[in-house]
Amino acid sequence: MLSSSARVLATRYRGNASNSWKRNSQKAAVVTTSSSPTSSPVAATRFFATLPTEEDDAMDVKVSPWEVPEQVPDEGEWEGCRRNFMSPLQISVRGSDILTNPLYSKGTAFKNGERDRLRLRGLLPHRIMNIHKQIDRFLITLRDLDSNIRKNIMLEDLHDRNETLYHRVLVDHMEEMAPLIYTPTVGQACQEHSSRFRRPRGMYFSEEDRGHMAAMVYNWPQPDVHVIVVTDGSRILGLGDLGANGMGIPVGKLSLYCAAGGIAPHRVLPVVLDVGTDNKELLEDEFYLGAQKPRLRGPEYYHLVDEFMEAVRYRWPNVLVQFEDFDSSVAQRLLDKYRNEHLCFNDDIQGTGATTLAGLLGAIRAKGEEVTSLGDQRILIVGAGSAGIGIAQVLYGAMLEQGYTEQQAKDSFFICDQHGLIGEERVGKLTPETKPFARAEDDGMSIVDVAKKHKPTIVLGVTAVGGLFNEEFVRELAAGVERPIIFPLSNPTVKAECTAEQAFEWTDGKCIFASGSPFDPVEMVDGKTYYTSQCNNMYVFPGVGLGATLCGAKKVSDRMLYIAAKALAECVPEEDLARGQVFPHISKIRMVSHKIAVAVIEEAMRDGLATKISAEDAKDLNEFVARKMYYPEYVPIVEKRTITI
Ligand SMILES: NC(=O)C1=CN([C@@H]2O[C@H](COP(=O)(O)OP(=O)(O)OC[C@H]3O[C@@H](n4cnc5c(N)ncnc54)[C@H](OP(=O)(O)O)[C@@H]3O)[C@@H](O)[C@H]2O)C=CC1
Ligand SMILES: CC(=O)C(=O)O
Ligand SMILES: [Mg+2]
Repeated sequence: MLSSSARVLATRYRGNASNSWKRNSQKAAVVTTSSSPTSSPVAATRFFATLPTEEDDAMDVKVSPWEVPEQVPDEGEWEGCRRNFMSPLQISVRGSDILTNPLYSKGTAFKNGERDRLRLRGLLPHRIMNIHKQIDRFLITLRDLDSNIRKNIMLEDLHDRNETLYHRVLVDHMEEMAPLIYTPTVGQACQEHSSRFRRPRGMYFSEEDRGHMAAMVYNWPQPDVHVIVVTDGSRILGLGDLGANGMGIPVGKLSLYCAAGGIAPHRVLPVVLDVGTDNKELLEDEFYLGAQKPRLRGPEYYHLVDEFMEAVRYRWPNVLVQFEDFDSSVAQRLLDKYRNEHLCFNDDIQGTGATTLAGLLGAIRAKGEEVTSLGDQRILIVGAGSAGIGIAQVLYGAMLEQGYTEQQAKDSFFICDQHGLIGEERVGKLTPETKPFARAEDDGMSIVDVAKKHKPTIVLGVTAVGGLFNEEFVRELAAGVERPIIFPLSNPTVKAECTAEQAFEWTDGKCIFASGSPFDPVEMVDGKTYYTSQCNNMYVFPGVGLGATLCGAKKVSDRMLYIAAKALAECVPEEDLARGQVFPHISKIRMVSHKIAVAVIEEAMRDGLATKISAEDAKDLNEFVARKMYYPEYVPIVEKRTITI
């Protein structure tokens, strides 16, 4: 039980919330694949005849978008800048087909010139609202709702109606919206997916589709997909096997790809491999929408994944595939199978590892120690699944980079699973990835005894067991070291190994705390406020995906993830570290993704893995990446015409 000495601040800490990380070009939003109609002088005349009228411009565009040249700011001045030129979006559909297409619709923001041009006159109410007014109105209704799941539903309804407005709400209000479209609320949204189903989003591939997948991918309406997030629903957050209900995870991750990573919404595809479920409740649920049969296993399962991978690469040869929330019984094997031949990575293994490394570098700095002292830390990882072993591998690699020997690096780790500390006695039963971390002694030792005997400086929770870090354990940690670093990383919030209040209370406010799902800062009886951070792979995957796709990387290398972690760690200002915050404020996530993407491209170029960076682009990668990042903003829409002269 919690004493009353700790209570959550009523108002969430906002930090230096700046919403002004703007993209500098709208080019990525152009859905057409046709060549520019301005390519001949005659065509150009006709094309410009369809440009917005003065009346359009007068509505809310302060400077005519057509006259101002692109202005590229100096490095360091990206924030707040924005290019005034907006390429028009050329589309073939007209009238109500525009209003019902979420990629094109602006709702009430269509101006009069556009309403005429696109045959929308009479289909919309009289009053024209610009995007800012639309956001204000949306937020009033959203904030009036009494539960996060209702807010999630309202946001997803908007997602289905108007992608630009949806993503702009996310970009401008990331701190408020991320917990609604992502962890923790997305966990509940997945659990209730079948009963609340309204309209499909993404693609499903099942056993019945074997032999058809290469054709099926052509059912997806967008010609140029850059990023796929795929799950088989076998381990959704810490909620276990949710089968096809897991679709909310790829959808939520891809919303972050767009809003936080600057990938345009028409370039992302969420996928569920619906291979059945072993969740008894779902097998008996009359409304469950997935395949109601036990999970496909063994060679048949791997053949199905193989066919899927071949199919998506056949249609989109350069697509990045992010594996998400696959059970650890298959996750590493799939990664090993595809990592060198497809552009892909496993977010739970590699993304989480990189994110945690960044958070630990920050925490070590916050303690006033050298960041290069990673191998001198005593790191207790509780949970030896995808996330736990993924983190250990990335930290181990970072220690070698810092100059520690393999043995010194291995000696830093204490890894526990359900049976306690993993020791050499059970080496025969361990996976090849876990084996190197087995301790020579103390096999099966409880986490409390590990804390007593080995006095870890760092504790990471990746067990999906809510409350596992109990008072006895946390007090033992605090007794062992001056300032323990405690990261309960399991999601959603109910699965966190301890809460922020518990961690601060049981360590007398001395710990550095970061969690997988967000926690509010805590005010203790002494009146002091203790700050929290969110350690979630959302800080890494959008930037890695952006960088890898922009440079046409042949693969995602381990070093790219290491570089991404370092870039992320560098984004934390000293004043945040001083109050124990070891990740950048969430409102800065676009800036973080930009920086990671640049670092990933540089690494890809160094390693000969980049296939798409021209000499011109390479001159200024900051500018190149910023220019390519999607920013959700209404652009003028024009008819796509076939002109024969
Ligand atoms: N913050 C973030 O960015 C991320 C967080 N996560 C979270 O991490 C959690 C785990 O994910 P993942 O690694 O894929 O899951 P897995 O199921 O692969 O691994 C869970 C591990 O926890 C161990 N475990 C279970 N109960 C206990 C216990 N009582 N004491 C010690 N160890 C225990 C299991 O042991 P055994 O093998 O013996 O069963 C297993 O090794 C999830 O909640 C997920 O949401 C995941 C990715 C990213
Ligand atoms: C964050 C994440 O990827 C997970 O909890 O699985
Ligand atoms: Mg995950």
